Amino acid sequence: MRAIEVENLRKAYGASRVVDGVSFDVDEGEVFALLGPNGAGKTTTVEILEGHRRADSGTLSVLGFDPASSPRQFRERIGIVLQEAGFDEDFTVTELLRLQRGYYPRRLDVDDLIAQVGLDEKRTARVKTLSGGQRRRLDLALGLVGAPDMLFLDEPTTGFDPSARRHAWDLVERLRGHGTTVLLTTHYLDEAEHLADRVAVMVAGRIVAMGTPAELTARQRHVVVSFRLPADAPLESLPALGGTPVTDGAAWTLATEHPTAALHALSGWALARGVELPALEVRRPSLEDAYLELVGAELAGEHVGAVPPTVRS
Ligand SMILES: Nc1ncnc2c1ncn2[C@@H]1O[C@H](COP(=O)(O)OP(=O)(O)OP(=O)(O)O)[C@@H](O)[C@H]1O
Repeated sequence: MRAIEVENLRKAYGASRVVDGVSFDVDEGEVFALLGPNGAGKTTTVEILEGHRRADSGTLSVLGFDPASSPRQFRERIGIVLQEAGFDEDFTVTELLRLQRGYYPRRLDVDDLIAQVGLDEKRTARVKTLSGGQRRRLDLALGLVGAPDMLFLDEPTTGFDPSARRHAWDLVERLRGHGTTVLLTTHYLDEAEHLADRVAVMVAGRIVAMGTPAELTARQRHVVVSFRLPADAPLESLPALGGTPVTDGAAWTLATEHPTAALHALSGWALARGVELPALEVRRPSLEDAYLELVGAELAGEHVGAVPPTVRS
């Protein structure tokens, strides 16, 4: 059964079409990620699905309900982790979770939950004394305390340290194991690649690509060759590599459909000069590479759309 069905959703603010004909489905138990640059319309879409905003037009169903009518039975079955949750900061972690738990008929054990999100040491700490990352962990626990069937995670791990992020990922994977449906927005492409069964890429209010992370990366015909240059070897001294390397400041990266020739030219050049190429690497494109190409082309007006939105029966 489908947990979410969205058809031709539209929302405008004045002349600005923020959500511009969005359609997608999410199966029960699926982890679905909405990706896209700042201002693409992800949060607006999610807030419509949560029942916090009204669409101008389109049809939608979440767990079989129309979120706009937002009946109590609907609200009891969803959990929401917002980017900026507003709550009374004088409560302790345990108090706030107990309070939130009281709103739901199905409830998780507060002590277990605190342990799962790694806030053991902060059980009795007032919320206002938590660090940014600890607050986000509390937000996650608040979204989960009502044992939701459908969890909305809006940038859930922003501000997490690397090990906290891994713990949050484990938690989401356990939820999936229990059949919880998760709608995730994130700017961390590795997070989407790790967690999501399918992703949709939104640009300027429209979904421009949708599929599994593997489907989105498979359309990339090139592979990525990356390396660092020795300090005394300028880029101009490199031979032709069959493409123009780009840099992030430290490493150079070349997207090429002919990695063998590029590597041959590169290593021949290094051997002839007697220099080492630190961090030389050849890899398949990641979801991030596919995303950057897709979004870059869309924003440049090329509308590649080579991966059409998946149509599923
Ligand atoms: N209440 C509002 N009134 C007018 N414009 C709004 C309102 N809410 C959002 N917008 C605009 O709608 C657009 C989409 O915003 P939205 O928050 O959905 O984007 P997003 O994809 O979630 O971005 P981010 O990645 O930065 O969170 C933005 O240009 C934003 O300024």
